[in-house]
Amino acid sequence: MTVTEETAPASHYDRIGGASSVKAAVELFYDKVLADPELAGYFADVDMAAQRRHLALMLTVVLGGPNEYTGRGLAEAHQPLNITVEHYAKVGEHLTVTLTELGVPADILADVQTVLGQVQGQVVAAGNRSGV
Ligand code: HEM
Repeated sequence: MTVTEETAPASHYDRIGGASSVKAAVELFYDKVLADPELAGYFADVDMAAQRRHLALMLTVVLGGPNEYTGRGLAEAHQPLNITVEHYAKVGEHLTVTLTELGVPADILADVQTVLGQVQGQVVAAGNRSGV
């Protein structure tokens, strides 16, 4: 073991159990999103296997795991979709509920919620941001 491994605090990614836990979270999350009649339509023409893979890689980076994300930036992927603030909030809620159900510790959940607040402007369509 190196000095770094002995002294560096464990990342959120390691604390929740690494790749298999992220994968489980993404599965459960998209099950909820696709079961939500207000949101399912956005994903009607989307290759969900690739989608799950991309979100898993992105969530890994957010949680301090290895960066292997090669997809588009958030703004590039979402601006054409005309996403509303309300739908953004619903997706955020599904993610929060998913992580809570899986027993993710409160401090990690709080950090994920901070990131959700930070990236909202990239995901919600520019014309839908009034009042935010
Ligand atoms: C923090 C919030 C979000 C994150 C981190 C996120 C993450 C991602 C990622 C990583 C991709 C793949 C990009 C690529 O393939 O290059 C993606 C695509 C997509 N996202 Fe999100 N997303 C978020 C919010 C939302 C919301 C609120 C909606 C809809 C209400 C949504 C709908 C979609 C759809 C439909 C695609 C596929 C677009 C396409 O294939 O053209 N996302 N998202």
